[in-house]
Amino acid sequence: MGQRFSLSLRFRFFAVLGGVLIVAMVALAAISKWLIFPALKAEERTAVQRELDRATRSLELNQESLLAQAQDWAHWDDTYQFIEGSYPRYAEVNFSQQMFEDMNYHLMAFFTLQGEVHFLAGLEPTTGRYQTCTAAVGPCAWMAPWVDTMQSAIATQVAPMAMYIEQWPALVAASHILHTDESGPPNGWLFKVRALDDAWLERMTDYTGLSLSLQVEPFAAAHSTELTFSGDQVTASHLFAAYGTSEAVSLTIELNRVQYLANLTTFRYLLVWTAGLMLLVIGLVLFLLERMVLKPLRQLTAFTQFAGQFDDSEGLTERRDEIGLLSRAFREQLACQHQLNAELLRMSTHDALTELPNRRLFDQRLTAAVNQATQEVAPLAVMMLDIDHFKLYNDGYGHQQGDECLKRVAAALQDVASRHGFFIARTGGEEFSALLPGVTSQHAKTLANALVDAVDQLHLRHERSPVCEHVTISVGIGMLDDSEASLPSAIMTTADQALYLAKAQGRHCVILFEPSLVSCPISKQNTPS
Ligand SMILES: Nc1nc2c(ncn2[C@@H]2O[C@H](COP(=O)(O)OP(=O)(O)OP(=O)(O)O)[C@@H](O)[C@H]2O)c(=O)[nH]1
Repeated sequence: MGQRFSLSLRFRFFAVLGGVLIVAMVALAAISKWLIFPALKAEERTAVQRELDRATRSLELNQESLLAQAQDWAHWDDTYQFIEGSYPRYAEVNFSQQMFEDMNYHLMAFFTLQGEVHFLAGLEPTTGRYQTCTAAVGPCAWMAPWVDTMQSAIATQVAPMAMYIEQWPALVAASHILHTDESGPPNGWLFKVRALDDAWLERMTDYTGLSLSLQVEPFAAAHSTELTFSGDQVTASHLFAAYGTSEAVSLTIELNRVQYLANLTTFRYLLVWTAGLMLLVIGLVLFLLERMVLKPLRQLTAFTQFAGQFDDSEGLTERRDEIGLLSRAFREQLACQHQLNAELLRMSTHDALTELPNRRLFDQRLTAAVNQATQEVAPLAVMMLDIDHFKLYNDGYGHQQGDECLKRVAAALQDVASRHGFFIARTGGEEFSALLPGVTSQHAKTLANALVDAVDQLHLRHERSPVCEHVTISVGIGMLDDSEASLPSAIMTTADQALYLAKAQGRHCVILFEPSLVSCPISKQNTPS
């Protein structure tokens, strides 16, 4: 049973389907892992990089704006005169705490072309108080590190825009001092410093809408941009190299990963739904397959296996699909086979010329009848009939006419047998045998004479017959009681002997076997040929 199932179409289909399902699931997992998830991550990286670029660009714009303001101040006749010493009230007129706070300056430094300090003004970082000096000493001592860096820049190379790190990180813009029409010669340097402090960060946060922070850390050009993902947060930072130091300012933005996590959730939902839908569809297909194909196929298989007892209670042959077609074809084939079998059976048990049962069937019936008669201790008669001088008939009228004669005689004999309910067969060329269970010898004689009469009644001309001018038959009767052994062959022998005597006694007669008759003399003329 197990082996039959493992070879069945159903098993193979389920096995293949299971395999396909597993491959599909693995493919789905692989696509998710190596295509979808990386694509989602790449999209998130791009979005984060875009935000970082926006923050970086804001800082650079701020720096450019500081440079523009520095140049605006430096290219001005008043400033030119101030550095020449011909405008002593310059600072008093132009500088104030309010101006520094409004413009967001922390330090303005004026230098001669040789780098000597001319004037310093700024907001002291711890107290926020406005101070002016001509040297970075006393209340302006906090400016000293800045002044040193600026002086070393003047001595080497001044960067118009730069990031400085002293007490705190700051944007620095520097410009030559020129006339208002930007004519020279240059008369000194102006440096403006804007601290990147909490207030600046607050303003940038308002401006960009991003959560920003700044840290000072060692500069590593190879990693100037860095993205770090953790949980539902992502941080991205960009390093700005500081002037004259190996340190850098890292501008960092912090973003939540709402979009990415939402995309991820949506994709996972899609994945689960796709897998679920796939299973549902496969389940449905299997259900329909079972109902529409596999079950009818099983019924058809049962039908073909037990075709002999098939009853179409499932209505297979009524179906209008391929199963119905197959069932009808099979049913027709089966009917044809039954017909052929019946024909074969008939051919094997009946004589083709006369259509009477043949010797094979007669022998089967005889054996059964002898057994039954022996068991029931009932009488049983058998007859052997033979057409008289049939050779002469053939010689006179031809073999074909002989066949016709045989058919007419057989039909007449069968007619009598049917009427009296006994069995008759053609057991030889022109020889017939009859089987009469439960018939006594007297009754058998009567029936034998009826057979002789029936043939006489045909009036088939037989001019060459020395017996009669028409076809006649002789009959020998044997009784089971008279046979030496209760065997089919024994009773037939008695009938045969009786027939022999009938022929010997002139033919066209009926002889009932009696043991005493066996020793009777027989005339030469009537000896059977
Ligand atoms: N036409 C035809 N003749 C057959 C058939 N079967 C046997 N015969 C012929 O029947 C004849 C039987 O001849 P015999 O056995 O000599 O017997 P008989 O001529 O009938 O003589 P008795 O039996 O002694 O009266 C033979 O000539 C066979 O050829 C058959 O199917 N058709």
